[in-house]
Amino acid sequence: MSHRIAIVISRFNEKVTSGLLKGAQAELSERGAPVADADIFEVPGAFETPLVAKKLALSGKFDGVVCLGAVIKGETAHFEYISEAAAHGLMQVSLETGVPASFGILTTYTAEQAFARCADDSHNKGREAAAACVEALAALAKI
Ligand SMILES: Nc1c(NC[C@H](O)[C@H](O)[C@H](O)CO)[nH]c(=O)[nH]c1=O
Ligand SMILES: CC(=O)[C@@H](O)COP(=O)(O)O
Repeated sequence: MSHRIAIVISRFNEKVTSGLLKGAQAELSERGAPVADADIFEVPGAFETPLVAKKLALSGKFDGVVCLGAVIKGETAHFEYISEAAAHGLMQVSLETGVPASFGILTTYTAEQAFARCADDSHNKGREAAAACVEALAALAKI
């Protein structure tokens, strides 16, 4: 069954998130759910992903939302607050709307860790988030 999936992508750390996007798009195409450019929505940072994901989930136009971002620790506690807000916010979107909003937001301590998770290989977390969205839809369809 083909699903209509939207992607929400953060521009912050764009060199990393662009790799996540490529992984997610490849995974969704391989699973028969290719994403049109018009269904890719950019936000400034991970903190903004839940708001746009919820609007998409409530629109009735999409079966699932894949959310991509990269939060990389800096000098302050900002990393913790953004990471938790994005994780909690996206979980709330899924639970409140019934539309899976998968968590493809890297939360790494170093840039090296982030780049190791956005390359064109099996470690790509964009692929993982895309797969999780499709597989959550399959589970929901059985209920
Ligand atoms: N430092 C990172 C951010 N910061 C920006 C926030 O996500 C948000 O856009 C801002 O606080 C305004 O509301 N975002 C990331 O995605 N990754 C980071 O490493
Ligand atoms: C995670 C972030 O907010 C990133 O911009 C690092 O910021 P800071 O060095 O101010 O903690």
